[in-house]
Amino acid sequence: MNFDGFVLAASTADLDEEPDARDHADIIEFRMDQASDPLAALDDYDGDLPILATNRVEWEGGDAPDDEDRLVALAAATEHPAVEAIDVELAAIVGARNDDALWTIAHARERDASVVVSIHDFEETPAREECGRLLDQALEFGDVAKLAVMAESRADVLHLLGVTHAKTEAGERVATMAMGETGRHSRAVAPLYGSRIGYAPVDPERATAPGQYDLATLRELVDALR
Ligand SMILES: O=C1C[C@@](O)(C(=O)O)C[C@@H](O)[C@@H]1O
Repeated sequence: MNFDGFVLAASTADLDEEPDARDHADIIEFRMDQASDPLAALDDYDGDLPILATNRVEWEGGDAPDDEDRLVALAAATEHPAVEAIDVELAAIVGARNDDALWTIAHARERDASVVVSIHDFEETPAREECGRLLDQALEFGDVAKLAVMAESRADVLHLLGVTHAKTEAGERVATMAMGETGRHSRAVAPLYGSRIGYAPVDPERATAPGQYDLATLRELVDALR
């Protein structure tokens, strides 16, 4: 998966849901951190959609404890042919376990899996310059830099879209979204400004972030605005 164009990711912890996502999504975001035996589920996977594997750590909104096993499991996921991309948090790459995170990225690249380097701010939208700086830092390590922020105002969304547009014009691959109700429309609009990935839950009852649309709705909105 090269993320040359917009990719709609259907998020789930249950790969058996793939048939429900097939009509609308381009890829499955497999939330390994929310699955009971994620590597066994990958072994059994026989769906059509490729997989973006995410094993989100606790301090970045996920369920996975911050131990070495988390990144080892993520690296092991790239050994499955359906796994075409992984998500690694920028904070892990520059944090205490940076060796493990860099090793995981190297392992993914050896298997031709793309790397999404992600940043989440569940509290606020950082200033525009800071959003740009974070994306630049993530681009040093990933094929796509992803920034999900909490929007408190329409102005927050505007500056996130502005950064998205500027990075895209500069030839960079970024994915951006504003979380929460105020920022919800960004999920439909950011692709127009170059955002390469959108996320929606396969099961609308199990959103993986605040403000997500259901999968069919996000597909319809993105296609209608294209
Ligand atoms: O990082 C992201 C983006 C996301 O947080 C969102 O806001 O849609 C949803 C997560 O499942 C995914 O891993």
